[in-house]
Amino acid sequence: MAPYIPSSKAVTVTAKVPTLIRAPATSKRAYVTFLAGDGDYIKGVVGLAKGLRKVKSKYPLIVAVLPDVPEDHRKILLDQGCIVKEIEPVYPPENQTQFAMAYYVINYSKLRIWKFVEYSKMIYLDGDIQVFDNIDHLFDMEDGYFYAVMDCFCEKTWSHSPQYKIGYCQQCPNKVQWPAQLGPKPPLYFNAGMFVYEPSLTVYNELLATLKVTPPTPFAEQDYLNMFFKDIYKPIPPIYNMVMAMLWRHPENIDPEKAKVVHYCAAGSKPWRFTGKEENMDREDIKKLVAKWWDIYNDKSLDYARVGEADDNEDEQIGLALLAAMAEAGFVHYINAPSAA
Ligand SMILES: O=c1ccn([C@@H]2O[C@H](COP(=O)(O)OP(=O)(O)O)[C@@H](O)[C@H]2O)c(=O)[nH]1
Ligand SMILES: OC[C@H]1O[C@H](O[C@@H]2[C@@H](O)[C@H](O)[C@@H](O)[C@H](O)[C@@H]2O)[C@H](O)[C@@H](O)[C@H]1O
Ligand SMILES: [Mn+2]
Repeated sequence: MAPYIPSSKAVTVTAKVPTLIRAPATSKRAYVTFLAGDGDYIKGVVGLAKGLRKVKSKYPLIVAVLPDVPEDHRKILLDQGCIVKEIEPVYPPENQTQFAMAYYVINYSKLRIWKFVEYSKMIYLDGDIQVFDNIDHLFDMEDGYFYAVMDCFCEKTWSHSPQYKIGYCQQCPNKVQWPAQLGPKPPLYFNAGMFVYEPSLTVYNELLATLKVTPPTPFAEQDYLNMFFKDIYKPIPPIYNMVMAMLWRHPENIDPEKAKVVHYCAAGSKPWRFTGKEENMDREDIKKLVAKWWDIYNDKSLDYARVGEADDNEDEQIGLALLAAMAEAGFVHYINAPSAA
């Protein structure tokens, strides 16, 4: 039997439903993150899933997991409404290169997400990222480009690079001019913790084939993606991936209160490991951002199973009831898919 729908509400509902039903299969969108190992990065991903839910993202969170992610961690992700997809690891060709961090070697496995062609556009987010504002509008940017936020070269992790050695950073390109004797200025370089891309089997095959003949470099897959997509890379504002170092290296370029996406990527800044003892970690702005991450992680009302219990999303409930009623009447196929993350 069809549920009773108050007529004042029915207008808004009917306006919403057609977009739900008519969205063509080719425009499927999702967020995607990457999880490796049996350590504590699972906490980061749970935090991210809850954060995306808090800002009412319309799209699910896919978690690309390596085979070494244990069963109980996968279960936690499913319980948080994530879609878990196992991927095979990708290893770079062997040579003596030192990575900026040893664990970066597994990050080449991120390349597998180009295979997720059941989605036409995806936003990749590292597990140590939190989303404090809805960023669904980034899916509407023009196709055919690779979108990401420009990185900063000022931290010690960059000490191997010519940029660091001469004190050049693309965040303040006029402070130290790029010297002519070093050749042409390097292309803009993005942080690979967040990017907007289009899955494609052609691109995927090319990514893996080219990797086989490309020696590994300190920032692993990040350097590789920068090289591969340099011609179609379009920078987006730093509010879409505020890397911690911006707070003390380029405060004039950011406003932490306005950051929609925060990337806890400085040494010692992962919220679930935070002690406050490492360099810069005693800063008030950092402590505040870490506390904001914990607020979301600890908020039980953001657990997947509980969303829908509360009646503050009445419109959505009515919309779902209407869809169910229409399905019963044979109008549409009603699939109860996990929504936003
Ligand atoms: O043991 C690990 C190390 C890394 N990652 C994933 O790989 C991403 C990149 O590593 P990380 O964020 O630690 O690098 P950073 O941004 O700090 O340089 C993480 O966010 C996780 O999504 C993981 O799942 N397990
Ligand atoms: O495997 C390479 C990694 O490179 C990145 O690391 C950062 C970071 O660790 C800082 O220490 C640096 O200062 C920063 O510039 C650098 O980009 C991404 O955040 C991560 O997702 C991953 O792609
Ligand atoms: Mn990261």
